[in-house]
Amino acid sequence: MSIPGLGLSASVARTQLGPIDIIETIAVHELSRNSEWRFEVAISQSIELKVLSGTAELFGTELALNHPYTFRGTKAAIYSWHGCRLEVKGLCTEYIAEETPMISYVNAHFALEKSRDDAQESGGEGPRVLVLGPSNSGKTSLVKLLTAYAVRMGRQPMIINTDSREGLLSIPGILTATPFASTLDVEEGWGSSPSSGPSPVPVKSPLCYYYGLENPEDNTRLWKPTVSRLAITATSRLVDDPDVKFTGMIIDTPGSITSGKYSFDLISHIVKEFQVNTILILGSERLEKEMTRQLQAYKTVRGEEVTVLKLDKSGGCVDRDETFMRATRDIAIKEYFFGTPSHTLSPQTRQISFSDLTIYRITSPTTISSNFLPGLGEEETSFSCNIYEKTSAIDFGEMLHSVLAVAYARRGDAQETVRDAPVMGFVYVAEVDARREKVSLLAPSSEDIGERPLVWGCWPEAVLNLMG
Ligand SMILES: Nc1ncnc2c1ncn2[C@@H]1O[C@H](COP(=O)(O)OP(=O)(O)OP(=O)(O)O)[C@@H](O)[C@H]1O
Repeated sequence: MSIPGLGLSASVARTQLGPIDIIETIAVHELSRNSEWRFEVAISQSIELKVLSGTAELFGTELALNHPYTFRGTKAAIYSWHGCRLEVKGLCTEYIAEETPMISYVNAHFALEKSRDDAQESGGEGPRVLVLGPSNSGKTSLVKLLTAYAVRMGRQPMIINTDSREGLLSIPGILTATPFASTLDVEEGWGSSPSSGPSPVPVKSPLCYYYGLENPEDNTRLWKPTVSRLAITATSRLVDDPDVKFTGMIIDTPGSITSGKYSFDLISHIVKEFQVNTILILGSERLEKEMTRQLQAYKTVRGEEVTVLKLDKSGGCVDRDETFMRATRDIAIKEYFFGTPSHTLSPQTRQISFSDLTIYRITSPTTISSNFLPGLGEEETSFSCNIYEKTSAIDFGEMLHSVLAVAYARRGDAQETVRDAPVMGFVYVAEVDARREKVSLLAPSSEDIGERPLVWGCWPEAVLNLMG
């Protein structure tokens, strides 16, 4: 887990992660070619896995032989193209599956490689791929796999996360754009960012923008400009870096945008802002037909048509219930401030007067334009009301145990400037003293944040006392 940081350095401190049960049972599994070992490890448990022989990969990232990998609170699969032997220490739910959609996924990868080669030859841009599908259809797993395969070919894909429910190299609530030049960390999911300190896998630097709500539909007036800002930043990075430009982008999305009354408006916004030319749809024929129909007359600004391709959902995809997701979010937040068991951090708490802080609260109900297509170019009109509500001392009690984003902006900046500013890091409201009008903020470094505006959303939700 990792995040944008406040320039913190690694050092020794306590961690507050919950206890882990390590149960010493050892099993050896033989995987035949083109099969996968699917496993689920509970949040409170951990397993250690080694590849004893053969070749094995986790969502496209190859595992080293005889290296112990630790998984906790994980639902995933180890796939083998040529067969392998796995040693597993600890307890998990597991089975081996012979039927997987891996051949179609790798074919999708080679089709993207072909467009990347063409881009390199012509000096153009690589494919801009949007991954769509209902919740838990395997979108993020497919994005990881395509990223890992691209990196293994020496490419540098720009990975975009528009799903604030789950962070990508960040705590939830953030939309990110990250160029990937090095291998993914199979234990951490995506890998680590600079704030995570020393790491066996090179760190990645996500560009982060705060949305602060769970679903795009919660406030489309904020989500859409945040996506637009992300697209501008990602596109300009593409222009600056030929390796990223030839490789292109892969965009992960929240499952909720494939249904509901705002669905096509939100999808069309991403298509337009990122100039998407390829859409991969997981497991929904209805969505494939609908997108093909809606986009048949549409062309990107470069005159490209959009290719819509349906891929099968893996039978291994599992639904993650709210308790599991909540626990995952809490761990992400704890790790942001305190580090992991193998790499602890030293966060600092500072008491600051209310009057020395500018805190904006995310409010505003959703409003949305009604058109999807042919109005891909259709925009919402400008808004007269505020983007945020300025917080006063009477709201501070409610803020206890919330996580606030620190914007790369100045206190006097206009709300649009704050909204469009990248996120510098996060602080946690450890204590509120209403009588003395002071608040204690936990931050991963001692950097002065008094000059920066803070933004208070409701996602991720307030966590239980981190300091207890
Ligand atoms: N082949 C597989 N075997 C076992 N588990 C898998 C497999 N593919 C995906 N999973 C797991 O299923 C869960 C859902 O997959 P994933 O997160 O990729 O779906 P998603 O569509 O991105 O979900 P969401 O809509 O919530 O963002 C994850 O825990 C993932 O690790």
